[in-house]
Amino acid sequence: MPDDSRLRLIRALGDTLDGLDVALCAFDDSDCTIAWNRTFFKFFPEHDGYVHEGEPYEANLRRFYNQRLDAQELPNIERYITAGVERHRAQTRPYSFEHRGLRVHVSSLPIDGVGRVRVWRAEALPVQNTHPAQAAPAGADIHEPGYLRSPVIESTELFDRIPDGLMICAEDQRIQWVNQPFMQMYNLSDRAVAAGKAFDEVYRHAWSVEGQGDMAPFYDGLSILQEHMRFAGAPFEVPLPRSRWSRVIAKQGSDGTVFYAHVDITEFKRQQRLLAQAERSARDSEAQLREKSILLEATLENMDQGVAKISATGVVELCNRRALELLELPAELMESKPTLMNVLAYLRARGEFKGASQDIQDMLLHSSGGIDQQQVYDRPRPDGRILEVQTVPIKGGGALRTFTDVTQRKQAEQQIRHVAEHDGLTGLLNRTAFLQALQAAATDVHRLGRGFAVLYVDLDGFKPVNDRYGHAVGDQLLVWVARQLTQAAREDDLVARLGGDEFALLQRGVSDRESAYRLADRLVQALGRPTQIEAHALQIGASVGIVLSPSDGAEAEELLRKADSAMYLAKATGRGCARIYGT
Ligand SMILES: Nc1nc2c(ncn2[C@@H]2O[C@H](COP(=O)(O)OP(=O)(O)OP(=O)(O)O)[C@@H](O)[C@H]2O)c(=O)[nH]1
Repeated sequence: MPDDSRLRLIRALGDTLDGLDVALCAFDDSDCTIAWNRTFFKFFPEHDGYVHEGEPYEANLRRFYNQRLDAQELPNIERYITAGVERHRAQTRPYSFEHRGLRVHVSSLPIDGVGRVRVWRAEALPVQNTHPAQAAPAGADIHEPGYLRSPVIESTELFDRIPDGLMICAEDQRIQWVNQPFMQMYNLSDRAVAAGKAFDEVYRHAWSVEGQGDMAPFYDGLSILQEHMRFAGAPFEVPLPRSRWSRVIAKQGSDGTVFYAHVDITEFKRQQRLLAQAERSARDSEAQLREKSILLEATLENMDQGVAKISATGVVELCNRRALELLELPAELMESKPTLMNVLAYLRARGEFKGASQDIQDMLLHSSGGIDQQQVYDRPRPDGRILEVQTVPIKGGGALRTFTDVTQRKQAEQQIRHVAEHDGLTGLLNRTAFLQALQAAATDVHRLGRGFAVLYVDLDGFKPVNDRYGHAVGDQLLVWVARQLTQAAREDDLVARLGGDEFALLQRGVSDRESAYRLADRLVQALGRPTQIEAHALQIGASVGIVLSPSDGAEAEELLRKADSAMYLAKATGRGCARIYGT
């Protein structure tokens, strides 16, 4: 037994064929009856009331022959039945026979999943008699001669109700009849307009009524239509006005009649177009993506910055050529997609972080790559270069790390800072830098619990050197003074040239005046010693003013001013000596 959906299909086919006065009886693979239509009983009234589901074909034939054979022939019935069953199973070609005064044409079609469907129709009559208008009126007696003279349609109502267009053509391809949906599809106001015409004429008519603007689809459609109607046959698809489309499917009738179904596939075509567009744009964006990724890869490989991508699980997924160079990482290690922990362990074992601050070392020790905000730090490398390491979190986890060689930039910054903070002639701190250092020391006094002294040094008798030997000699003498001061000071003391022939010294860790005075006295002695510059024997002197912090103040400017005034007192009391502020 075929499945339910196939059975339903066969029954629907039977109903449709009823509309065409075609009888149907279907049998399963074991030749048992499974479906039949009303027309079947019109042709074979002997079965009416007897045929039933599951009835073997043999029983059907027996009834048929019982009705047909005369007394003389009846003894041969078993032979006829056996031959009939054989025929039924193997039948490939239609044949005709007379039955109850009619000439009937029978075809037997094997159908997959069903079995075999037999269809009978009365022999075709000349074309002019097949127009539905000439069909016999409904309810006419089937035994009346001429009733089945219309093989086409008894009632058009059924075909007007189906959603697809239907066009019935005679053997010469002239249209005999069209249904209502066909008329709508091809803009026909009257069925009679199509009768006797070829399909291409109807197609031209449809475009002449509605087609506007771009007529290219019409010419395309016309050539498709003509090609298929003349040579290739259906199915084919033609464009209609207002961007509609029709798919034409043909079904050959046994008498040369051809049934054409015209299915509106506008929506299907629209979907197809959208799909093609989507595919095209997907292809385009795929190509764009591919291009972008090639570009990105080339950029990554050729950029001056090292780049590494760390996944959410801490794996170094990407590491460009420059990163390998800057960190001197072996390519094989990075190709193995190691974790960041592994890479850091490798670098640590190689002594990479020895010069880095404790903060950086601690951070690297605990880094698995996961961060929630941007991080930047400078990492000194064992070879003296400095890398700026910047890490930015990636949406969805993981991080992107860049390595920039900032050695030159740092050196330039260092130079600028040095120039800004030092005296160009002697290389000592300048006044601004000294005041800053002084302020920092004053602020630290309480924290460290240690005071300091400031010694203000002004040369005695420097001007005459300039006047007598010139500025160049004076300059060299100033450099000599700077050296004397630096030698007299301790390593963590600061020496500065405040301007002209004025110098200052910050003496750290001093709480008593005597210590400061001793240093001042040493300076006076050192600077009072004769020296030789460019074969000139020179001798100058120095006057020194001393202040102590915190006892004399905690502000840099104030301390310097007080030291300056102490120095003036020293000058006033005969030069070549030191005076402590307030004494
Ligand atoms: N060669 C040289 N001379 C400088 C420089 N800056 C300032 N001077 C000179 O240093 C001298 C400072 O003047 P004074 O302080 O009167 O010189 P002094 O002879 O030591 O006088 P007293 O301080 O009163 O003992 C001036 O002649 C300035 O022109 C410098 O960079 N190079």
